[in-house]
Amino acid sequence: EIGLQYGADRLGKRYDAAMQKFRENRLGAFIHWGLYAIPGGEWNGQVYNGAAEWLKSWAKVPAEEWLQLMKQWNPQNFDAKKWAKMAKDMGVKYVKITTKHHEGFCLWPSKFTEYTVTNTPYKKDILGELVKAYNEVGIDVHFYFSVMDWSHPDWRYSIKNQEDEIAFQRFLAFTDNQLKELATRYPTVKDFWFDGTWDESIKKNGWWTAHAERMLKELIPGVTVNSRLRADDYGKRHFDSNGHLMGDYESAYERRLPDPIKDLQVTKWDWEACMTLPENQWGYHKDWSLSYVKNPVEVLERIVHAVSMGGNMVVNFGPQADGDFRTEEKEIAKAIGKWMQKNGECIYACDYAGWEKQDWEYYTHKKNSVYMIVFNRPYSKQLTVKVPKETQIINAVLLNGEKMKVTETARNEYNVGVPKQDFQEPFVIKLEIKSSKTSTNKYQEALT
Ligand SMILES: COc1ccc([C@@H]2N[C@@H](C)[C@@H](O)[C@H]2O)cc1
Repeated sequence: EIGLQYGADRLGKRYDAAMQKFRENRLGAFIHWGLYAIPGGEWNGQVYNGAAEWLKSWAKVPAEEWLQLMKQWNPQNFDAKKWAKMAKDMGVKYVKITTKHHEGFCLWPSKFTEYTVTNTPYKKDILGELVKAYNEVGIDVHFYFSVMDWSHPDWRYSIKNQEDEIAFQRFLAFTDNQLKELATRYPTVKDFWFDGTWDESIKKNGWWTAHAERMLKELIPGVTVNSRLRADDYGKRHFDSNGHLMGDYESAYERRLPDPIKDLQVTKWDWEACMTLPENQWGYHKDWSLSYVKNPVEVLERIVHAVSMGGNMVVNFGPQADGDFRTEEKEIAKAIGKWMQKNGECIYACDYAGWEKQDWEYYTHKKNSVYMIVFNRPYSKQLTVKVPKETQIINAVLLNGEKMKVTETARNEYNVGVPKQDFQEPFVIKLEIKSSKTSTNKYQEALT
């Protein structure tokens, strides 16, 4: 291994209570809310089909012009308690909120910039209201924070000369001030999810990313930090130059997931994926007909896929400028919540089962139960289950208690019957298992 000053601070998973809670939460929601919700993807009469929170970039709007949108920021229908109820009813255990996206507009009254809610017609501390409302219903709050800040004159994409260097060090000091402000104003925050850290300027300042992680962990013992913040001494991101994961969980899976057969390495560390409902919209976009919008079962499939490989999933919502949510998002949240109400035990505090994935889809594991979450009902009416050596299935029940038939079909192989009723939605079978040393030699391997 090579010597690193700014590489991984810890090897292997964290097992303290705060990280256990992060891991057992499993299902989260993302909130992307900022000035970009006002134009909703349209600028000077042109609708851009790129991500709405990047409209400033697509329409090449200068920062001072873009930030004029603050004059219109007045979400009269914003009600933090309603947002908290929507999240509770959806069954999420945590919510990640954009404190500041790339545009530089802060949802909290930061003292270090004029571009905050204070200087809008709305005036009030939106972030503070949300932290209080979510925490009151037992939902953890995580902060999304974009290091890249298009509103700040000292932001640099690269460091070309001494002037850039001096400006960028001022920028990092400004960023430290904002992070300290967030950590001290909202001490119940459980996680910082950094974004906007892919540019040369940050990769050249790996020291700062290590400092930011260490500073937050001093200010809030137990707080978690994502790998996307981190660059090491040589600018290597997420995993340091010795291949060790930096931060507390890998955060590279954005709008994509590891392959359940080929990417099993991810089961060795903690990771969290995040996803959009349209193909690629995080902030509010007025026209969702421009891309495919996932239906509730497609969202559930991604949630279960992540948990089946030992990861968390965060489903994104982009609230409207008025502070309410679009109907499509409310309906998806409700549908997910309905399913989670009945089946959540196969998600919360569950982990990778280590069994070979089958076509009917995913396993999750908790204590001495393995859950089968069936998305694809086979015409054979039999669910193939291949168990690890010396593992026996004691019984199989639907979560409503209905016993399912289990037939041993070969060495370490079983058929589990499908329920008579077609629920028209993914269903869960809970397997009780035990390890058995005595493997019967009933089955003859073919000699070939
Ligand atoms: C250059 O590609 C991207 C794509 C998405 C992002 C941001 N990460 C997501 C979590 C959203 O915040 C999106 O704006 C940044 C750069």
